Amino acid sequence: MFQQDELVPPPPPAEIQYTGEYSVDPLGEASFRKLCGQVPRVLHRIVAMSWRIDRRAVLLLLACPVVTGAAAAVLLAATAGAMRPLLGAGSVADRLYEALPALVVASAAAALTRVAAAVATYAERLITPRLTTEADTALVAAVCRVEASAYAMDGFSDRQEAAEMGVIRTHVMVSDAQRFLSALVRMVTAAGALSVLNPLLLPLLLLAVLPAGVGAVLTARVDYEIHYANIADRNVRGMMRWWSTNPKYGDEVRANSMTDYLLFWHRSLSDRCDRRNLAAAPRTLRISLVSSVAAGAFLLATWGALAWLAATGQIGVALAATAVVAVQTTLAALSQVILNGAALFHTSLYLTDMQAFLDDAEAHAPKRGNSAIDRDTEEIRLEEVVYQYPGKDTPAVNGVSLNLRRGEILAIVGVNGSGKSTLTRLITGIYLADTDPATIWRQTGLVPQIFAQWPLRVRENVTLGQPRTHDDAPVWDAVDAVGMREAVEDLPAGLDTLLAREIFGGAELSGGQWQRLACSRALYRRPGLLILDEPTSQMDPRGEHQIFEQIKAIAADRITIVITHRLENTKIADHIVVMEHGRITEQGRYDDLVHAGGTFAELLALSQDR
Ligand SMILES: Nc1ncnc2c1ncn2[C@@H]1O[C@H](COP(=O)(O)OP(=O)(O)OP(=O)(O)O)[C@@H](O)[C@H]1O
Repeated sequence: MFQQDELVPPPPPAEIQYTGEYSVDPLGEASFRKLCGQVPRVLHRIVAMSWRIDRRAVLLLLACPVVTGAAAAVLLAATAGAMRPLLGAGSVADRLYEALPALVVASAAAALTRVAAAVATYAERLITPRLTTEADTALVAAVCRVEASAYAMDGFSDRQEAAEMGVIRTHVMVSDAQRFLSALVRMVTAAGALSVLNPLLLPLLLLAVLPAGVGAVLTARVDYEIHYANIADRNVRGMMRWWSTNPKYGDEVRANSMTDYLLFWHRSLSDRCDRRNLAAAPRTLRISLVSSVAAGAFLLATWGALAWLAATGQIGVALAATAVVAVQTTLAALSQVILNGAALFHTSLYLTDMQAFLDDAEAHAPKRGNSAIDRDTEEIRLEEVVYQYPGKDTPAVNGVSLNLRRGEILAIVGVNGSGKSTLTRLITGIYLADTDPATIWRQTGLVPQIFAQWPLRVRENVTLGQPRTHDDAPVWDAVDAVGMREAVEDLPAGLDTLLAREIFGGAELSGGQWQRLACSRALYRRPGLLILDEPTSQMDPRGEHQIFEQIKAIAADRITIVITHRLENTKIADHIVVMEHGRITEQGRYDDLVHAGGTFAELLALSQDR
């Protein structure tokens, strides 16, 4: 893949050795018996999940196996009834005539089995799409609702990736459960009939399918083990795939000749996953071979026993013929029980991951108390605030005290990594507060340093989070406030234009225009607390001037915080704080700080030294 003149291949992607709290392989801890015991629990969970979606379809689904079982019993009894005359004495026509009623009943039972199977498939189709949607929505909601700090938790995204597999598995789990139940009922019926014919045949038959069952469960274990080992690589590959193929980054990828390396990266991760899969192939082959040989030997013994019983006259020819049908039916049903049981077991592993993730996400949803913040907050006071990110040795914010008053503009400046953004996150209550965060967020407007470019229409890009009215006038006010009217009017459908170049009919904005839109979103909210983190970093001087004029014009009604590296912009602030290593090291008004000879003066001098 690399050009020939590049002799040294690039280093491969880092191997992620995940050793966190959640790195325990659930299979390593569960015994074979314990795992088999999970099947009833999984069935119960599937029924409960489906019940919430469509009770009638569930009842239909549960009724079908009963019908199938009854039909199988009738079929066997009718077969036995037909065998006696068919294998008896007399002309062929007489024997057929005598067997006719039993043959009609057998045909009707067979037809009923088919109808039950068709109805079961119909019921399953009523449930599955909605079940998948429910599971998918629950997962997305869980991730969106956790405390933002949960994203920094050990292995959060890997466990999310594992949970995604549970969602994918919902596509097949209802049909697996339905097939399992129906095969189980058929098996019990046929096995009952077989025991009546001769008690010796059933244990032999059970022995014949048991190896296949053990083989199927062991294979499912191997599959899950590989899935588990591949999670981290698949997760990284998925992220890299998104970044590599996203048209937004297409220019950067091409102009910096990243394509080859990104493809190499993608290929290396895929190869790594493939190697694990390939290494498992001989194991699954061994499992299949051993279980097939054992199953074949036991099956041979079953047929041998049947032949011996017939040869020694212990059962009649008619009974022996019925026993052949019963053995075939039981065998087919048993194999289905085993195969679908293994599939359910397989599903249970992924569902357990999904449930564990959902439970964990629920535990990390904001539960901070019910006190609400009044609208039009007059003052926010911070006293010796400290915040340390998980896994970090030093606090990002370290002993900060501040008074923010309504009507005032606070500017925060400082070098990269000094804790400015973290401080604003604390203030918006994203990370800390004893208050219901929704009541805080309702009053805040935030323009983050890295903002989302939503693939929505212009209108929703402005109103997202707060669609107040069907009236476009306030939307245009917000658009005007950031100087975007002309640009929006030039778009093919004005406010209705979809801002996603990738989608047919979509349009694209420039970086600065996107940033103006992010500002208009915050202004549209008319928040009591307005936080702008480098809000004009991509704007031309005219846009920047307009935004800061706007901030000044609306400052009287709110608490405003601006983070900026362009120190000239801090002239609009009533108070400026300079942060270093998480602490406030200087503060005052612009003119004071310019002459104070500290970090502010130094940074300002550097910005003017060209
Ligand atoms: N989500 C996070 N998880 C862990 N550490 C973080 C996270 N966000 C920031 N940090 C760390 O916290 C410290 C302060 O970061 P912060 O983003 O608050 O700095 P900043 O002053 O806003 O920097 P910049 O000027 O580059 O925007 C840095 O050391 C950074 O590595």
